[in-house]
Amino acid sequence: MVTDLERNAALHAVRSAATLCSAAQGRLVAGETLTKGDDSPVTVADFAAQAVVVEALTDRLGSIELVGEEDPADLASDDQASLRDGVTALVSTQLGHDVAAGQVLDWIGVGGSDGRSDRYWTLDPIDGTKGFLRGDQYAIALALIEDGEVVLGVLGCPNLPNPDGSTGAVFVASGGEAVAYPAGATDPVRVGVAEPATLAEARFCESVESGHSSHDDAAEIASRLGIVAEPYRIDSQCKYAAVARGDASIYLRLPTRPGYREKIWDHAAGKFVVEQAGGVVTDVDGASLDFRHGRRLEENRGIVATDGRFHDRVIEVVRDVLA
Ligand SMILES: Nc1ncnc2c1ncn2[C@@H]1O[C@H](COP(=O)(O)O)[C@@H](OP(=O)(O)O)[C@H]1O
Ligand SMILES: [Mg+2]
Ligand SMILES: [Mg+2]
Ligand SMILES: [Mg+2]
Repeated sequence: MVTDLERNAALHAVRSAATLCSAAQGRLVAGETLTKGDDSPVTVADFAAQAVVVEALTDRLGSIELVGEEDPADLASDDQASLRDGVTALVSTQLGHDVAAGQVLDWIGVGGSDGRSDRYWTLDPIDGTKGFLRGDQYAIALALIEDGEVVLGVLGCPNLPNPDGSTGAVFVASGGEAVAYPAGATDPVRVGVAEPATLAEARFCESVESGHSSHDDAAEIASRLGIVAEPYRIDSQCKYAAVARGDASIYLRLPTRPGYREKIWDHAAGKFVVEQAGGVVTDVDGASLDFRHGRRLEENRGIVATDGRFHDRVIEVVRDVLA
């Protein structure tokens, strides 16, 4: 069960983080990016967005349990002082008043939950950091998980092109429906998956980064399915938004190495947007995503999201190609 208070708080939180990220993208300077222990990039905006989401949620909901991607420990050392200052400045600007660095680190640290309780939030403050740094697509992804099931997903996609020519939308999935708030619109529009008549008419999307999803395997799968359209390569959970509103029919995320486990914040919000829009999301073996194992999807491998109609056929071919 999700309350209106929770839904509104989540929508407000994601919008606030999206405003912060939009302002920061393209203005990052040397020293505002860090390479984390797993060799992935993180920027001042990733940390600041996590802080403002926590501020927005806790201000409206009181204390929360949150599995957030970013860890304040990455900002703790003495040589990270300028990075900390950059994060604090972004948060202060977004909130409209000066905030102490210690407060900002405390907000970020709220995301340290292990994700093993009955009810928790999960946040990717910037999903697609590599896309963000390239000036391309990224998403702010926030979800609420209850008894291992996603019950609310909010996906902010500040750079996503809309059919009406505007740019940017926030997607909200809850209570049996998915809606989008395109930039500038106050009223939400209902979102639903595409239903191409044949697989040959379908389009699939995948990561821009071939290190995140195997482009070669995807090309082989598409060819066996008779898909002729070029892949729609787009960073972040914007891929889920694309399937949810019918820009594409299939999202393939194919393991690039054995042993990699997907992070829950990379999928919880997006997969629920697709499901509430009428689609189906599983791993590459056709199994449901299992959010009961902490910070990673320990029991799943890769992702296949579709409009639903061809899901079984797609899984069959995915399994053949990956075997
Ligand atoms: N080897 C790998 N396989 C799959 N996903 C990976 C990966 N290495 C990193 N990632 C994840 O890929 C996400 C971006 O996905 P995409 O390629 O769809 O834009 C990253 O999220 P962040 O950008 O939040 O760190 C990161 O968590
Ligand atoms: Mg990251
Ligand atoms: Mg991510
Ligand atoms: Mg991220």
